[in-house]
Amino acid sequence: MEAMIEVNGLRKRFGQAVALDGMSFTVAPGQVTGFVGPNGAGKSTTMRVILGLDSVESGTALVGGKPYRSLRRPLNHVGALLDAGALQPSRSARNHLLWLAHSQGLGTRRVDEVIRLVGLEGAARRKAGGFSLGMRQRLGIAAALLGDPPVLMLDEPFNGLDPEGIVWMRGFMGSLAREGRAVLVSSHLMSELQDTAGHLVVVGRGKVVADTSVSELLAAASRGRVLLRTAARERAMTLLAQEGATVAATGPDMLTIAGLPAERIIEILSQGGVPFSEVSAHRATLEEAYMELTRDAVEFRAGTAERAAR
Ligand SMILES: Nc1ncnc2c1ncn2[C@@H]1O[C@H](COP(=O)(O)OP(=O)(O)OP(=O)(O)O)[C@@H](O)[C@H]1O
Repeated sequence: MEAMIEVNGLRKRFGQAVALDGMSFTVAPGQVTGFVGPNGAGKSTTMRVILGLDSVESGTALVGGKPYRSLRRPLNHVGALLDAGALQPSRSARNHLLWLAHSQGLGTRRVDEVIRLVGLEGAARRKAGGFSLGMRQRLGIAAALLGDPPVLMLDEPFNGLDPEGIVWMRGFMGSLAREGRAVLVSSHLMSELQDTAGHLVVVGRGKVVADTSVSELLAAASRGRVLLRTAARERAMTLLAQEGATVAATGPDMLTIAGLPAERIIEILSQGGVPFSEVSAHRATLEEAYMELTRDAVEFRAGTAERAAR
């Protein structure tokens, strides 16, 4: 599969602070790629570099095989939502889009099309300054779609959305990917990308920590763990730990068990007379998989903070 975004060895400093420290990854068409990491990990800076808005000390960033600045009609190649607040408040949403479209030689018909696509028909003639953050995000996506580009980059598009908005955004990103587009979406909350991202580029401190398909990550995080529902949590924990299992209490009547197969767990509990109402294979959430993946980095950070506080 041809990569639509190729980032290779980006390095950038802001004064003494290292923002990018050898950032390298590719983004494939036809799926949503989550770009995830804590605040300050370098996600926005990477996106700005891809769009030619920030310079780098070394490394390259290509869109469809070319540097952004060499693209003749950039809106036809890549659409981006970087800062949903960046609009002229007194202009109507439709006029904002018309202004952008005309500056790139695009027609009025496309403006009305993208307004419909993002569901802003009812609000298109209202001043964008009065829009909620959710409506601004939709307007930003409409702008990104103007040139019908094969590549989309959305920086924190879930920010400030209500649950309904989050569901809409997930579905919309999925439909853009199914049309064959490469969709790169940054977020610092892994849970937002559940059921949406097919691939993940996890970053920390300016470089890639993990580059993996979501299905592989979830399978690795779920592997071999068993979920047990029991009203006798403490007794079950003691018995299973004695048999060598690693047991974690994950709810008032729930345990997550590693190190023993389900059949053996049932045997041990039955022999010990411990009642239970459910035994099933554990399916990790994206959030859990992410926590596991970044646990070492977090421990290291906590240690550093402690040392700094002394
Ligand atoms: N214009 C700037 N001037 C100085 N430092 C900057 C600037 N932009 C980014 N940085 C620094 O570069 C690092 C990477 O920031 P960046 O915004 O790319 O991270 P991020 O992963 O997008 O984080 P967030 O989720 O908070 O947006 C941070 O340490 C940040 O403080």
